[in-house]
Amino acid sequence: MDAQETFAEWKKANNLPDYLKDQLDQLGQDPKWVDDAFGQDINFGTAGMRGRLEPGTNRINLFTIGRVTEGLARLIDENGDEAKKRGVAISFDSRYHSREFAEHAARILGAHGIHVYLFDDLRPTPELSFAVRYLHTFAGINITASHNAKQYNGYKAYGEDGAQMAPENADRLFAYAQKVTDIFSVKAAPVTELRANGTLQLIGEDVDEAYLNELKNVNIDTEMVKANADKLKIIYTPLHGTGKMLYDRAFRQGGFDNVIPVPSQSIIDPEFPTTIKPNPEYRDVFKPGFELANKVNANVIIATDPDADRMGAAVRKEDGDFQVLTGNQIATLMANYLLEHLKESGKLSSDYEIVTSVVSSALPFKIAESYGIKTKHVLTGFKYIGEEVDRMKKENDGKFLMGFEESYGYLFKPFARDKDAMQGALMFAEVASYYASKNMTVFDGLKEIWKKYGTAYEITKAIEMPGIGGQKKMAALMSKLRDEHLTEIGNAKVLKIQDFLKKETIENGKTTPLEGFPESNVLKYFLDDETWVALRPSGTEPVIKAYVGVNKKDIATAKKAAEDYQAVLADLLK
Ligand SMILES: O=P([O-])(O)O[C@H]1O[C@H](COP(=O)(O)O)[C@@H](O)[C@H](O)[C@H]1O
Ligand SMILES: [Mg+2]
Repeated sequence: MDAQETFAEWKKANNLPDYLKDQLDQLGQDPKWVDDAFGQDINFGTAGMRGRLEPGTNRINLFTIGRVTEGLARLIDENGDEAKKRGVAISFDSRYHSREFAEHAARILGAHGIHVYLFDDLRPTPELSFAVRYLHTFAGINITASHNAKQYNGYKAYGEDGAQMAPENADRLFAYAQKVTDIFSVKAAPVTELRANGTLQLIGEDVDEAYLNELKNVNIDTEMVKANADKLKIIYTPLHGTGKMLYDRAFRQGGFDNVIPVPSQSIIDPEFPTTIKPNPEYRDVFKPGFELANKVNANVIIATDPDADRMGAAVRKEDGDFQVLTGNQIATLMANYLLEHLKESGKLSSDYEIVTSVVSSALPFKIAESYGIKTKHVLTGFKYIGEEVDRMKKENDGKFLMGFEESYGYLFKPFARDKDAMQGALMFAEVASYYASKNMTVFDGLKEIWKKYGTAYEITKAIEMPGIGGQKKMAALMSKLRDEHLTEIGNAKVLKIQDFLKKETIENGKTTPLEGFPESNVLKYFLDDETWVALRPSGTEPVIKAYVGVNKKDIATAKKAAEDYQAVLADLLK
């Protein structure tokens, strides 16, 4: 069926809610929109499905949520009664329709006789990851579009280990979903029936307590935190989302009594009215935080995104201004602190490992190597860090130090197997305590690290290429670059290229196999001035991402070099 035919089917469907019918009438006036919304089925990318809240097979709505949940239900059916009994844990965030989609998913699974644990209210993504492990469910679902703008929603699917579903099962789920021919008649059992027969069980405070109990183990030097409590004031913002549910108890039990929430951003609100996008990556989301910090004289602001898996921070510099840190810088500070502490307390062992994605900063690994611990690169997607935790558990009983991604994701204690902004917030607060105890700002701490290891500076740029046309453009650009084997980027020579799709390394004109990674459309270049650059189409947004990491003698030189390289990449991607 082509886009127009599918569109016509949707127009005819008699169980569309009014809001979808209205959108269909309005948006359907534009043939380009029809092509894009109905030209294909929405994809399962880096973190499940994500798209605009609109009608269409290439969008997020009751029917695409229904179809993919039917796919999951069939995958569970295939695994037999035991899997059905173990069931699925479901949570949701603060977005429009999130609760409705979560209940719809519960009803579809329920119609298959699959046990469902549904959170009674919104919860952080990492708590869902924890819940899957804690309740030994077969799978998990979280309805969220993370930090995307308010027009979006999405679907994160989890495997029994609590990590986002690995490609093998995700592909099976997706294939089953494709077999659903009539997406308007996927069977959903009534909630009352599922409650009466015990198939649908509500969860909440019980899981919160267990998760909070685990969060107690994240901080490593609680004595130091307590001793310096009066030296530190922290501003916290949940950006209108799920962090609100637990932050207060989490900080308090960690010994951080001086945490002040940003009132305007502590209102659970799908409009995310104080932000353009509720993404802790952007300076604008910190504005209300800056005001409050100046009023109460606080030096650190911590922000979590609406599903509380990303954590960002802004720290006051000596001149009084705030610096918004990147995810890479936050991870650098954390890795440095953890390693220093382990060494000082005589607990450092070469069995420790730190894991990150191939597009994240090289600096935490440089630090890790100087302490003699192991490092491991994986592809983008926290599920791959989750897989490494499992491997470590088998190999050396879990000497997992930390996992991180440039995209503001961190994990220390693997009771959750996705990036955990609650853990991140607690660890960052401890790092801030540590520098406060030395009468330093956090930014001073970063400068000290740069002095020792070189000033690493990274910029990620996301270049928008929307719609099916955008997908084609990205594919063509990547394949052109792949064939070109660039020998120079800017004024630097390319020493080595890693092609994660062809699984090849090209060095000195020689091609050798690149092992240890699944296939992925990523190109990474290593240059002769310690710079690395990488290009890949995002798996969560209609953008191509250009990553640059440099290491220079000071921040001004580093910033300029990174910006220059970004300009070169922007030209390559025209
Ligand atoms: O968006 P989030 O915070 O849910 O995070 C998701 O997407 C990020 C960006 O992926 P991509 O570069 O493919 O867009 C990934 O790093 C992360 O592992 C994944 O959970
Ligand atoms: Mg998120």
